[in-house]
Parts: sequence; C-alpha cells; structure tokens
Amino acid sequence: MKTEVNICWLRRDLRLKDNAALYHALKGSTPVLLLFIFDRHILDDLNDPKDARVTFIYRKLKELETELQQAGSSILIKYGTPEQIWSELLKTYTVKSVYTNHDYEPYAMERDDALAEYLRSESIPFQSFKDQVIFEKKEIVKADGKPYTVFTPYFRQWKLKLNDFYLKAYPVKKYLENLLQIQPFAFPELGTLGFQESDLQFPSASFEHKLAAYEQRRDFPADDATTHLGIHLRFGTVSIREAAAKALNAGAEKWLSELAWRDFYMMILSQFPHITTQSFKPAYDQIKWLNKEKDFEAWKNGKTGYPIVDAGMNQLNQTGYMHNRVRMIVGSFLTKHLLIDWRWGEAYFAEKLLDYELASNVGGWQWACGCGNDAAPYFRVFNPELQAKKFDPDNKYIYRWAPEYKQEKHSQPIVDHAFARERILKVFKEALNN
Ligand SMILES: Cc1cc2nc3c(=O)[nH]c(=O)nc-3n(C[C@H](O)[C@H](O)[C@H](O)COP(=O)(O)OP(=O)(O)OC[C@H]3O[C@@H](n4cnc5c(N)ncnc54)[C@H](O)[C@@H]3O)c2cc1C
Repeated sequence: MKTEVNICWLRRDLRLKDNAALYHALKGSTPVLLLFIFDRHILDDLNDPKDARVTFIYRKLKELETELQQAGSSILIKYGTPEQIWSELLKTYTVKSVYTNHDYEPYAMERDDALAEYLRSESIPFQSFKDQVIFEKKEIVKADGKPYTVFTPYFRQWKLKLNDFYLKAYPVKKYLENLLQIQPFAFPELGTLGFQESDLQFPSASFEHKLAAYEQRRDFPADDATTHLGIHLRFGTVSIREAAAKALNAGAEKWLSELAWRDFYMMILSQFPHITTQSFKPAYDQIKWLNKEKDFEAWKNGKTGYPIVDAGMNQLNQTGYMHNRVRMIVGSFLTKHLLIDWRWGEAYFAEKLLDYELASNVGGWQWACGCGNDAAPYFRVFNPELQAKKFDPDNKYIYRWAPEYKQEKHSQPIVDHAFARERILKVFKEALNN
C-alpha cells in the first residue's frame, strides 16, 4: 500500500525554522514528507562543475538531513526535472496535498503553474506561501493600485505597513512530530549530480555584530563592514523575518532599508518580468553598444588598468563576492566606459556571485547602466579614480585585491576616462532622443 503524505517542497527556503510552507504543511493531519529536487533545468545551464552555489545547497541539505533524522524523519532528495520527479512521486506515494513557498523568478513561476495544473488534474491541492520577502507582489502599491517603480516612496509605505504580524516567526518546532517518521533516504553523492565540492569559503550566517557600525562604514570596501548575508537570504538558510526583526531591534534602519531594496526588486521582477531581458526603460534598448570582446575579457579578468575596477573583479573571481560600492563602480564602468551591454555584465555576475539573485542582479545592473526603473541617470558616469579616492582613500582595498598596483607592473587604462565620458553621453543621447 502506498504511504499517505503531504509533501513540502523546499527550494529557496532550506531551513526548518520559521518556514511558512513547512509550518502550514505540518499543521495538517497527514504526515509531512520533505522534498528537494536538484532541478536539471537549472543545473544543466551551469558551466562550472565546481559551482559554489551547488556545494552550498548540498551542504545545507546535509545539515537539514541531520536535523530531520533527530526528529525521526529524512529529506527525499531527487535529481531530474520537476515534471519527471513529480510524476514519479505520485506513483510512489498517495499525495494528499503539496506545500511550497512562492518564488518570483519567471522560470519558477512557470514551473509552479505547470505543477499546480498537473496536481489539479489529479485532484491534489497545491498551496504556496509568501516566505522569502516581507512584502510581495501587490502588497505595497501606490494609491492608484499600481506598483511603485521608485524606491523612496515604496520604502515609506513598506515601513508604515511593517508590524509584528509580518515579522513573527512561524513556530515550526511545535509541530515537528507531524513529520513523516521514516528510515533515512539515500543521500546522493555530489558527483552523481555532475558537480564537485567548491574550494570557496562561505560566509557565516551570523550578522548582528555588523549592524551597529553598518550605516557609517558600509560604503568603504576595505572595512568589509557589510553582513555578507546575501547567500543565506538567497537560499533561505536565514529567514527574512528574523533578519528584519533583528534589524528593528538593533535600530539598524539603514540595513533594514537594504532588506527592503531586496523586497522592492523582487516585487519589480514579479510585476515586470520582461526586465530580465529588456531594459525597464525601452528607449535604452536602442543604445548602440560596442560590445568589444577584448574589452569584456579585460574587465572580467581585472585588467582594465583602473585599480578599483580590477580589484573588484579580482575579489569577485577569487571569492564569489564583491562589495556593493564596487559592484556599482564596475557596473558603471562596463556599460558606460566600455559601452558593453548591461546584459553581458549581468550574466557574468550570475555565473560568479555566491549571492546571485535574479531580481537584485538585474535591478543592480539596470541601475548601474541607467536603464532601470529607479536608476542612476545616464549622464551620471562614475569616475573610477574619484570613487576610489573617496571610498578607498588609503588604497587598502585596492592593494588587497590588486596588489600589482603597489608596483609599476600593472595594466594601463584600456580607455581614457574623459574620452569614454564624452562618448557615452553622445551615444546615450542619440539612442534616447530617437
Ligand atoms: C551591479 C549589481 C549587481 C548586484 N547583484 C546582486 C545579486 O545578484 N544578489 C544580491 O543579493 N544583491 C545584488 N546586488 C545588491 C548588493 O550589492 C548586494 O546585495 C550586497 O552587496 C550583498 O552584500 P551583503 O550581503 O554584505 O549586503 P548588506 O549590505 O549587509 O545587506 C544585507 C542584505 O540586504 C540585501 N541588499 C543589500 N543591498 C541591496 C541592493 N542594493 N539591492 C537588493 N538587495 C540588497 C541583500 O540581500 C543583502 O545580503 C547587486 C548590486 C549591483 C550594483
């Protein structure tokens, strides 16, 4: 006889604590089976067999498995396409109901719509919950019901609406006895998924100690005064509610506003999904990019001859992380100094960033290029040298990540700043006036 279960499908919420879908699943009367799918639609597009994000997920699943075994349960880990796995699962179990948390990326929304449809045809309810943001979709809208496209008024409303209700943790622990009691499932080897362990270090999930000095020091990359929490929020190993509640308790308003930027970009993506491939402001898709491969290679490899740009790219290539201020500088440099399409930069970051997240990455790139919904105006062209003087006055960050600049043996600027500035103003003006 097939076992009766409610399935809770984990994706970007790899934790038991304060997990909306898991809480709702466990409150039902049917035992809950936890599921994770290593989705081939996603994995097959990754070029690097040592992709650190896969290692991160893999290790977090191992930790979850240990926790679950202590509760007499186990997580079922599958490798394949969701369509194929779900059809197998329905043959193996009597599935009473399926629970999961919302994901706002276009691929994920399509995948979930298809699953909901399939389950409906089998008369199985599919329930999805808000979990990875504080406010989603149309929870914060303008008076006319339209989505905000500018952050400042959005944040004003975001803060007005924020109260204990939205920050309260889901008390999952109380209901863990409703997990399916079962012998451990086989845990796949990373190699069977086509991947190897990455050598990169992952940031710790503790962040409170960074909050007090955050507002003052966050813009100085040498201080490393930000939390590096991105990867944990990306894969849900830290709950956004817990992060926001701790920010409020610590009076860390600036840091709280960064969490709101994250909500904002996810809202923008859910309401304007075309921005993954098109500029938010359509006129910017008329820009005649130069897209010179040689310049792109120099940028990727930290060989532009601009110390702060090269340091940033080296930090990214060596650690999978780059400081926010430097992301803004290298983004502006690629699009405005080198006249390379923002989509090229976005794709490179997507490959390299540990905290890569579609909504914020597209948002950040469109901001840097000037084509986004609340972007730097196109005529604001960062001067990389002035930026370095202001935010890395002692060259500490530059020497840490591009030590060649301590000596004379380094790349020479691949483009002159004054020339590049004139050129971009002309090219952008032409495109935008047409
Ligand atoms: C070109 C460009 C690309 C970017 N790509 C990404 C990306 O792929 N993934 C990503 O999470 N962030 C991205 N950002 C935003 C920001 O740079 C990172 O979130 C931040 O640097 C991560 O470091 P941290 O975890 O120490 O952040 P902290 O400063 O400690 O902030 C805490 C958290 O708030 C959120 N956050 C902070 N700043 C922003 C922001 N500007 N937009 C959205 N969320 C923010 C992140 O989840 C971050 O982890 C990008 C910015 C730019 C300019």
